[in-house]
Amino acid sequence: MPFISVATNFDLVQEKWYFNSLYDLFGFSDPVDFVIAFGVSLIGFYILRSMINYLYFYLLARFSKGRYYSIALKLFKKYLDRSYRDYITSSKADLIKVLVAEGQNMTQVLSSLLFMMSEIFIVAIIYAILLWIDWKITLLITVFLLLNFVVLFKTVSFRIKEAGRERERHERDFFKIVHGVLGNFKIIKLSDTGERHMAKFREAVDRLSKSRILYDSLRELPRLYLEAVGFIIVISIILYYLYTTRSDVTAYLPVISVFILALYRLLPSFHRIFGAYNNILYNYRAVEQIHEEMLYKSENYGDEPVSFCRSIRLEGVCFWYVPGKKVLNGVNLEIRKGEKIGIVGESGSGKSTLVDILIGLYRPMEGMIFIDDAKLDESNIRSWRRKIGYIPQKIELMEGTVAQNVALEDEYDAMRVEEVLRQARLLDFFKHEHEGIKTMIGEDGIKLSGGQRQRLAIARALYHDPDILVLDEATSALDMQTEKEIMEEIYDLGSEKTIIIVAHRRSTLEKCNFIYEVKNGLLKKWD
Ligand SMILES: Nc1ncnc2c1ncn2[C@@H]1O[C@H](COP(=O)(O)OP(=O)(O)OP(=O)(O)O)[C@@H](O)[C@H]1O
Repeated sequence: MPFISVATNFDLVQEKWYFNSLYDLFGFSDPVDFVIAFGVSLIGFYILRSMINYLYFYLLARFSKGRYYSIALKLFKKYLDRSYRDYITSSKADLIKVLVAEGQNMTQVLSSLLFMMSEIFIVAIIYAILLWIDWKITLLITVFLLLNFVVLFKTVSFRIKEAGRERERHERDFFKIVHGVLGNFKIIKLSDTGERHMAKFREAVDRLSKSRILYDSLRELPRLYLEAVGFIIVISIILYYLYTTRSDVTAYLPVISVFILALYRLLPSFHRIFGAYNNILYNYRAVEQIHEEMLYKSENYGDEPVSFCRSIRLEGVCFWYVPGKKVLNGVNLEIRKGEKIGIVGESGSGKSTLVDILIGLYRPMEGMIFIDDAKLDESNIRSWRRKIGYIPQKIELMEGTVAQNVALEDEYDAMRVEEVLRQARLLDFFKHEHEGIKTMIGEDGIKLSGGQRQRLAIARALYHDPDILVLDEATSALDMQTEKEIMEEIYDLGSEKTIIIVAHRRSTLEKCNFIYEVKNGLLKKWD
């Protein structure tokens, strides 16, 4: 180290041109002062270097980890813009996994990429210096190093890429099992299959851990390998000079020292480049998966206003989930504004499918829907959906208060919430026994009974005072008396309200103007 050399031998101040020039430039008169100043400058330099390094790592982390913010936002938007058809066929566990785990893994890839580029830059500078000192030896080293890199790529990197694929596969199983178990907890408890699920989970975690262990141990290999390579290079250089000059290598000590110093700096850089490259390989599935998600063509429906003053008309509507198996096969139907329509049919006949088409969640595969005289298509479907209050068979509630679940927003009109809760025969329950409309209902409304959930869903559908109310088996969980009372309220909403009710109980449909039966993919009016 130059500082130690000059501190142990002041003559070097005069002998070495670089010390000499600096000595004269700053006007020193005593070598001791010069060496002290040199030492203090070195301390300053190392402090500054640490600060710059810290800043560099901070900026690197801010850039790459900050990307998670935009990746997560984009992914979440993609999920929200997914068509309903695609949503129900996608694995929810997979969606969560991509958003949570792969989003984070993607940031690892980004930081590794940046890190790799900066290290390549440092390596290029050191390389240029080495070429300038002795290009022949440098080229020889290059060939030797390249051969070793090929070995590392073919062995370690190849295996790490495999481990990355395994990681993704086992992580997928991991999320699937957790999602499946937590979503079916009651059944699992009853069927006493907890141990079986535990075994599956154990296997997934075990494989996931093994892939991580493999990656962690493999990524250390290049360092050990490169250390050995560095050692071989230094000895080989000395051997080269010994062989070519057939004398001791004192005369070549400066060149050898430069190479030792360069390798000392180069090898950790190479190791870091390999580390970053392997990290990219290990997490590469994250890039592929996020790329796939980003390529997904979102539902991009327009919001042109639809006026509903006269009727909804279905003309020759066909729909199938599986090609060749038509669920609806040329349905014709006219619903005039203000009519109350009942839909019946055997289980699996296609009632919910018909309703999902009517509310604009599914598009007919063949045939058309007209609202008054305007065709329902991509240009106006969003505006149509907003006119509808829908109560599904399977009610999904959010963790939050009653009011938030009714309004589906944090900001709500408390009076209106109370009004619709009263219509759904639920207000008294919350008013007298709990904290009114601010009662927390638990995750997916776990604190409510099946009937209370349905009534909450009815209140939710009524909240925005929709033109059309669609009830898909919406009162099936209620006792006869409560169902009768609620249906009275619903029928009394006014002659302007168009109501479509799917029900198994005929009593629910008593006040309907018309009742239709879905059978063999067609719609038949009941007399
Ligand atoms: N996402 C789907 N993918 C494939 N087939 C489906 C899908 N959803 C429904 N089906 C099938 O379409 C047919 C009609 O289903 P639909 O839910 O409309 O019946 P439904 O009359 O409402 O039944 P239920 O009275 O039991 O609720 C059924 O045979 C069902 O298996």
